[in-house]
Amino acid sequence: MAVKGLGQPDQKYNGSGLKVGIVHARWNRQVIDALVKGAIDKMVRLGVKEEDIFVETVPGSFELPYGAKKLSEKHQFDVVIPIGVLIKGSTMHFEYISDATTQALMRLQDSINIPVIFGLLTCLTEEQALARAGLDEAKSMHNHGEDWGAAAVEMASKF
Ligand SMILES: Nc1c(NC[C@H](O)[C@H](O)[C@H](O)CO)[nH]c(=O)[nH]c1=O
Ligand SMILES: CC(=O)[C@@H](O)COP(=O)(O)O
Repeated sequence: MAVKGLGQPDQKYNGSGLKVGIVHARWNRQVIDALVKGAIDKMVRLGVKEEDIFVETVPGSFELPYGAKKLSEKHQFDVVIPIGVLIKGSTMHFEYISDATTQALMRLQDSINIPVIFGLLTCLTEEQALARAGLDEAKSMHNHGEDWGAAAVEMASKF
């Protein structure tokens, strides 16, 4: 049995009536699209209505904190899921964006006072990114977007 993973929630949460914002980057689009779909499908299975899920895009992951902030100021979301895929290149670009974006998303929860789900993959290779979106040939891992959808419904319902 796998040790890693979300684990069973304390109860089955019902997402009906929740309003969810998804803001996703457009870099590494193939992986992003699968993650966004995974998150939406999971939330719909947990009762969230598709019309209550609002999706917006930003250019890259660095833009996620500002995009999520502005969007959540415009709409009455119960939870927001920023989704981005950072893949290490040959410079320090990856390290700076990974750290800055993570810190900003963490702080964002305090300023907008709704849960912000951490939908950011920080991968050293393309293969790692594909696997975490359930897209590698071996299907070695599940689509992490599903975890983010489940976390969103739980966090928005529980608190
Ligand atoms: N290299 C990746 C980026 N880089 C772009 C930045 O996030 C940003 O959009 C740009 O510097 C303009 O401010 N973004 C990703 O989401 N993923 C990457 O792998
Ligand atoms: C978007 C950039 O600035 C780019 O040159 C970063 O390069 P790398 O992804 O190889 O680190």
